[in-house]
Amino acid sequence: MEQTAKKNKETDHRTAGPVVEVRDLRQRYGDFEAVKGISFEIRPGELFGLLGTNGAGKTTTIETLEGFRRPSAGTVRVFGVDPYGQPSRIRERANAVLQGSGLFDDLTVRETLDFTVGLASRPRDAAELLETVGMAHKADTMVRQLSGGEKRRLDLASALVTRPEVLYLDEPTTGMDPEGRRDTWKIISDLKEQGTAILLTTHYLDEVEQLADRLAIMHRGEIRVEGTIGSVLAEYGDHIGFRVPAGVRSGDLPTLSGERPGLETRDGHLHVSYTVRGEAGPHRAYRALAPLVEWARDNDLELADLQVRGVTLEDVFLRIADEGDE
Ligand SMILES: Nc1ncnc2c1ncn2[C@@H]1O[C@H](COP(=O)(O)OP(=O)(O)OP(=O)(O)O)[C@@H](O)[C@H]1O
Repeated sequence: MEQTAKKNKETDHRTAGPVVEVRDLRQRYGDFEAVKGISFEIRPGELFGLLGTNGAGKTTTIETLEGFRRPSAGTVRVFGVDPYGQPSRIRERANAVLQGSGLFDDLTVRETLDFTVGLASRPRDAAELLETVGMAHKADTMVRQLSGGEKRRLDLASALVTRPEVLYLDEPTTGMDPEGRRDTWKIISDLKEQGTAILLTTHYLDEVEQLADRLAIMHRGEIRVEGTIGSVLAEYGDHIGFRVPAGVRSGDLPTLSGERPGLETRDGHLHVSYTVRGEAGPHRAYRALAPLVEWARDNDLELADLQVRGVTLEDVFLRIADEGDE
């Protein structure tokens, strides 16, 4: 019963209109265009993962959403408000954990949160927040004595003080140990469940696989691919490969799921490789394999070095990074 109510609540969030809207955003630094016309939106309770190569324009995008930069072109709206033009209207509703914390070295952890609490109109309880991010035992430690991962936890706690409905997380788990990352993922999942719209940038692909409802991969200022993880993987395709048996000509090779084979010579042998597209799922490549096995059996051929591999987010990322300026 409680589960159903929770599920309904999540569905309610997602069907609400977007709270973050980015349309054809361009951002220049002098003559250099760092962001080249990107668009996306985020709804309440949704986590949008923004991935990208170094220098792709992710931080520039977040800083624009935060209202630190005026768009060179295009529009950015948060709750329908221009964050650069009217920052005070959304200051408490949209918050960020940015790279390079704005923490004061000479305050203790508790003093840091108390300071932020003092500025908020409807603050969360500081002690409870420290508990949430697993930093209660460090309450009296000076910020300058914290490790990198502990600073990230305190950054996150500070960002949550104003009960933001939109949260920008720029590499929030960098420097955290595996347990710290898991704890942070749990906090982020709970925030999503409560209806917070989240933009997450990270270089950890497993983080996106764990948390993101939708993702985009940026390269050199452009979004090269966007969608749910399932749709992105479906677009890129799984791999089936084997060594071409002696006496078989390329024209004799079968099509698999409508795909023609690619050929390459490796270690002195001709290898064939298929990219299987269509609906993603753990069995996609294996479904495509059945006619291949039948073909080999009918022709009494051995499929030496047979490889069947599902595409991963890392494959997609690397392929985009290799695309260069295409
Ligand atoms: N203040 C600035 N002046 C000039 N160029 C800048 C400035 N800030 C960023 N850039 C350039 O803009 C591009 C985008 O930078 P940005 O920091 O947005 O990338 P990113 O995707 O966050 O990268 P990373 O993953 O390495 O953190 C980079 O080529 C960077 O060198």
